[in-house]
Amino acid sequence: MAEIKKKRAFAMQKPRRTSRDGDDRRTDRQRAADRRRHEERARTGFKRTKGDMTPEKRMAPLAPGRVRITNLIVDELTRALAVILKLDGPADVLMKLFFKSNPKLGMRDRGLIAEGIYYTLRHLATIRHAMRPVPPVKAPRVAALLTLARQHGLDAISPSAIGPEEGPLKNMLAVDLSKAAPHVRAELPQWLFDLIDAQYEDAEALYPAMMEGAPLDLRVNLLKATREEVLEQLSGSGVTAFSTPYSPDGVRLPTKPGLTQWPIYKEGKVDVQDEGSQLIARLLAPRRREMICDFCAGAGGKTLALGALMRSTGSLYAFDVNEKRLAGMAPRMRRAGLSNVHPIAIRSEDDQRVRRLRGKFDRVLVDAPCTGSGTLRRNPDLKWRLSPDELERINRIQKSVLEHASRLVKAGGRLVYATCSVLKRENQDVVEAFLAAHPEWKLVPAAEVFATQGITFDAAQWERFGSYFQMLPHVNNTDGFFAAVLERSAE
Ligand SMILES: C[S@@+](CC[C@H](N)C(=O)[O-])C[C@H]1O[C@@H](n2cnc3c(N)ncnc32)[C@H](O)[C@@H]1O
Repeated sequence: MAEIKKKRAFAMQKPRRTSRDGDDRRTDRQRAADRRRHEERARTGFKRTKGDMTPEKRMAPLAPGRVRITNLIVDELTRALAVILKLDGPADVLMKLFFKSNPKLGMRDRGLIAEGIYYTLRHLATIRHAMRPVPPVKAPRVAALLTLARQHGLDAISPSAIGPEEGPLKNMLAVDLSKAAPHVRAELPQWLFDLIDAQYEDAEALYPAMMEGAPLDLRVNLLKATREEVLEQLSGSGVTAFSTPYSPDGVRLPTKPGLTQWPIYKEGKVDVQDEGSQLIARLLAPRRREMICDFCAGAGGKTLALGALMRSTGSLYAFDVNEKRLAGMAPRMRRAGLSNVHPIAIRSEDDQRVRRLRGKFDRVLVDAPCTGSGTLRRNPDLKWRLSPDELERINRIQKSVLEHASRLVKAGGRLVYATCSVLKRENQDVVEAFLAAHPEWKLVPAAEVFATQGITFDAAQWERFGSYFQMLPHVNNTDGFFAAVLERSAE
């Protein structure tokens, strides 16, 4: 219902057409030519054709000073922000709806608008501060102009788009942000800032890293390709890519081309997965022919990685309470060539089907629902949509899921508890409370597990980990991830 309302929100405000909106006036012949070009691109992946740009070049940030911000961009960014700044739904979903409602926008304009939306969400605290007393959601055009001026300079914006806002905009750009409160400078709500600040000695480095854009990480599906083959194929298509520093199956792309059209993606040789997430599958270290359970499988990101490590042997149960999300796994499994996965929708962590499998599994992964505070680079809206109450609620679920999932593990078996949160309260605190209540479980140092797989980190990283595993945006250029390896005693 909420989604339908949002669709309408975008549909009701038709984009204002300007003389620069060239796509609108395409003839049938031009349309057919465009369609052929798209089909050709889909067929050949991203092979370079004469006059065509590599996806990398297309998506590369525009050189400063070369960007012209047209009336259309200001209008459309305003339209998008008017809905997204209500913060009543995930920004990525709203953005998709927005661009769907706007099929005629050119690639370049889309890129600029998307960057504008992300910038606004990442820097909403200082934008609010500069716009005081007017909240940005009440003046989305001013928020859009301030964003674009901060990104590209006031001179880059068409004077007719700025109109009477020039004076106020200049004042807002002149606000001395170094005098703003620390949580405003960190672009965080006060409560989240307080938690992070109390936890990290190097929090000052973490804040800006959480505001950066994230690279695109791929996991090579070892059932279908090697990392070297994938790197070679990408390089042959003119795409820069390199091996991830820690994950043996990872490939990193500095830019984000339209991956789903690539043959290597369609053939299931790669999937999108942040390096930290790949390493969590490695921490579970599933072996061939074992009974493995991915308790919070979602759409199967980690399930697929686990299945590949098991070489599609044994049994891999994938549970989730979200049936719709779980259903998204089937096509991914087929593409990846996995036949050992059993997706099962459960009602709760205490479902009958869960109870029946008590003590049956060699290894269980609990990729727990969490605040996602480690993924703010990709989901900057999360920090504004979370609250201390929501953290409390999630915390209760995490403890209960860990408790119930642990019962599935056989004597001597292992469980990995993981989150994509940077908050101790969702991570170490949950594990420590569990261990205190369950003397039959012990913590296995993550370093030991990685060492058996030839995965190494430098001494400073080991020191930071302690017995746990933690990836952080400012240290590893990945999302924030946490994991603990737990082992049940043999009797
Ligand atoms: C962090 S996401 C999982 C992401 C997934 N493992 C991946 O790698 O793509 C957490 C998942 O936990 C699920 N979840 C929430 N409560 C649960 C519960 N009580 N039992 C099982 N799964 C639950 C959510 O539906 C969500 O899909």
